[in-house]
Amino acid sequence: MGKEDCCSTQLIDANGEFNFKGLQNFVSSVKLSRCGLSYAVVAIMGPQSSGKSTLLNHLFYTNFREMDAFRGRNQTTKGIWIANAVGIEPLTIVMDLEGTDGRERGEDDTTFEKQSALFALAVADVVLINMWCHDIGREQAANRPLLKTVFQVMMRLFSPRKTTLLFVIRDKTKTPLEYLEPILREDIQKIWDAVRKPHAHKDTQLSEFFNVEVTALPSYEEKEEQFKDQVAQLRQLFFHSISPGGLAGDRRGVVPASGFSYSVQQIWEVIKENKDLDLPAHKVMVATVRCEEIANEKFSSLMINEDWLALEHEVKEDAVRNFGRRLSSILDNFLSEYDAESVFFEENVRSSKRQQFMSKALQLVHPAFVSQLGHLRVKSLQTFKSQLEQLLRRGEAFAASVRTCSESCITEFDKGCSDAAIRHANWDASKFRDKLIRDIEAHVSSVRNDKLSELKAIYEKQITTALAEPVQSLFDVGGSETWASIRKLLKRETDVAISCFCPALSGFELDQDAFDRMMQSLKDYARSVVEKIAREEAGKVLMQMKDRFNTVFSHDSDSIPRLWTGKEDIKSITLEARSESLKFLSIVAAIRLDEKSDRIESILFSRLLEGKISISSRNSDIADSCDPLASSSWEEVSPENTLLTPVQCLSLWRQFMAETEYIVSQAISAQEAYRQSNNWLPPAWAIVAMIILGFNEFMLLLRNPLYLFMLFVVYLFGKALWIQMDIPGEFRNGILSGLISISSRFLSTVMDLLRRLAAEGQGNPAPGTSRASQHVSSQSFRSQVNSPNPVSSSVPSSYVSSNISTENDVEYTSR
Ligand SMILES: Nc1nc2c(ncn2[C@@H]2O[C@H](COP(=O)(O)OP(=O)(O)OP(=O)(O)O)[C@@H](O)[C@H]2O)c(=O)[nH]1
Repeated sequence: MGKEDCCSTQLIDANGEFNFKGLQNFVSSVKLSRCGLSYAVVAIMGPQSSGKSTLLNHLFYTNFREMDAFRGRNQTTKGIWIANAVGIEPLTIVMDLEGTDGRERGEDDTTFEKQSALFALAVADVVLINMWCHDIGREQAANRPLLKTVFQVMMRLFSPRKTTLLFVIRDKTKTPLEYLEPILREDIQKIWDAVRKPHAHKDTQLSEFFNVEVTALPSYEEKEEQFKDQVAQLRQLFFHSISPGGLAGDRRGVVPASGFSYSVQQIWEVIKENKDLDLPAHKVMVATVRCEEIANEKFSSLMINEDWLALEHEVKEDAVRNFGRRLSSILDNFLSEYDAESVFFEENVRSSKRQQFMSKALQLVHPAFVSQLGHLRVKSLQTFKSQLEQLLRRGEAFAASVRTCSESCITEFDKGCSDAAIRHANWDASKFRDKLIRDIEAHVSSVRNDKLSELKAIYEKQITTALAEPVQSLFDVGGSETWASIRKLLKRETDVAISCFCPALSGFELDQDAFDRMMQSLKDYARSVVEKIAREEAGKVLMQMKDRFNTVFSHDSDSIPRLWTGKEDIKSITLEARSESLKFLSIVAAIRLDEKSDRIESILFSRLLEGKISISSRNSDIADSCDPLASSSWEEVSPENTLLTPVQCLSLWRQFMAETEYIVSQAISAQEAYRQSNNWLPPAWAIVAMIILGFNEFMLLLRNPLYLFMLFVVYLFGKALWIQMDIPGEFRNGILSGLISISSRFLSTVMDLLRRLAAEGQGNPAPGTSRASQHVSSQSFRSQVNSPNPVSSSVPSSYVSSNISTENDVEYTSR
């Protein structure tokens, strides 16, 4: 590799300005950051124009500016320059310092000289001290102030390592080095002894700070070839200089190559501020900064890493298989990179920055973990729901199915959590697990309620079917044992339903309280069915009472419609019918599902039927505070069991009486009419007179067979007319109406009879004629009872007489 391959960079200019950008360019051009600790720094200092740049260029094939000898001995190197040593392994950075004792700065301005000397000692592994051979042993030698400066500033460095001071004696004479070196070392020792030391280093030997090496070179100007030969030999010392025993063999305190730029910049800043330079502390500081930079770089890279972005995208959509393994792999890669780049920095610093990086990285990826667990939780819940549904559809017991499904789903969720976990963090999945359990419990509760409701509905339907019609029919029968029968029926059907409901509930494994509540609710439902029917019956009590009245009043004991012939005792029949109606009223006045006795029936009978209160009672009677019917509650019946209050019963009874009064009147009228219709025969004295006066005619008929025959024919004809015209029926409604009706029908009947006789004579039967029925049947009463205005119905007006209120009825209807 030729000298032209390398160019130098001014690191610090004559004014002390640090060229950080130039340094970074230099560092990146020589790829210093890859070197770790495998690099060396060599600096040279010495008097101005002492051939330093010339030596470096020959030694390291660098390209530092050299003075042109033909233009005079002016200062050429200003500030500090750096270049890469060409062809030397490991990478060696060469620093060319501004010459000391230069007239350009003036004799009194040694500030930069001291600063640059301190800088060189702090940064370089090997410091070449260029000196003229003729200065050795001289009191006024040019290098004495330089050495003094070096030793003084060395006290301000708390360096843990020894720096190699390589004294290069220029323009050596014929005096062999063996003679020159002791003299030089003696000079150096004298200078060391003369330097003022801090108390801590009062007795410290020079060798504790420096490895002192000495070499001598012939004059470059006079013996160039020899110079070059010996420089070439000297160059060999810089190959593998960092190996133990090499010129830069002491690697303690070396800043890793990636921190070199920052380190030297900071060192110069500290030197410029004239502060003490604590290299170990500086090294920690550099490590801190660099490790943080590395960590930040890695974090930035992680944020845009393709694998991570893909994983993050996938987990937003759905649960990702091998989530933990993939995420761990990504993090491991970045941690490895961090470790590789920070390996040469302080252990404590880099592990602390590693933790910081890890913490930030975990914060970045944690939402993905949360998302993964969220998906797992939702999936587990869905699986639980579908599995539970399947088991229940198969008819498995509810509680056992819940146990089976929840165990399998939670196990599956736990497996998913462990799959999502990464070894870099101990993330807690318990919140998600708890939430899953809560969701499962909520779902179980909801399904259980639904299933229990379904089950209950089945048994409620069964109870309704078993109770509704029988209870209804018991009310229809309506006797003194009605409520006792209903209670018996209710108990029996409730027990049947409970006996089936109980085993059906066992599959739910309810706690005792819930189980009892379910049982009680079914029993309550059964009661409610009965109560509902009772309320319905109470709602239509008036109609039922009238029906009962009509049934009893219009039918005899054999349930045959009554014919009011005048022999019936309307008073007792009415009383009986009203008793039946009142009995029904007392039955539906209250719900009696609990076996408590009450006096409703006796109150109603005593107050309404036995005349202690009349339906036309005056207000003063109702206002009587002792009257049990002048109350809105029954004494022994609770309000919830009361269907009809006493006042309501009284009102209903009045209405009932008013609406059934007409039926009784009708019956009385019919009876009267029947009596009158049976009086059509002439009186007995008339019949006797007729027999006495017509005795001769009667005997004539008996003696003459022809007359007898004719009489027989007349009898037959009369009998036929009697039957055909239903003469008794016509007269049942009265004589006058009977005569009118018979006379109007007589002609047509005679004609009909003659036609029929003619037809029979010819063998053709005559068309039949309907038999007229004129009696007032009990059915006509029934229709009138339920008619809103029975008076205006089809009943003949002759039956309706307001004056027919006979003493039969007066006793019940008005007082
Ligand atoms: N006598 C003598 N002169 C030399 C030697 N090497 C170089 N020179 C000459 O010394 C002069 C200065 O050389 P530089 O290499 O520029 O010296 P320098 O120390 O780098 O100078 P500054 O950077 O200005 O301090 C040049 O003219 C060189 O030719 C040597 O070994 N002996």
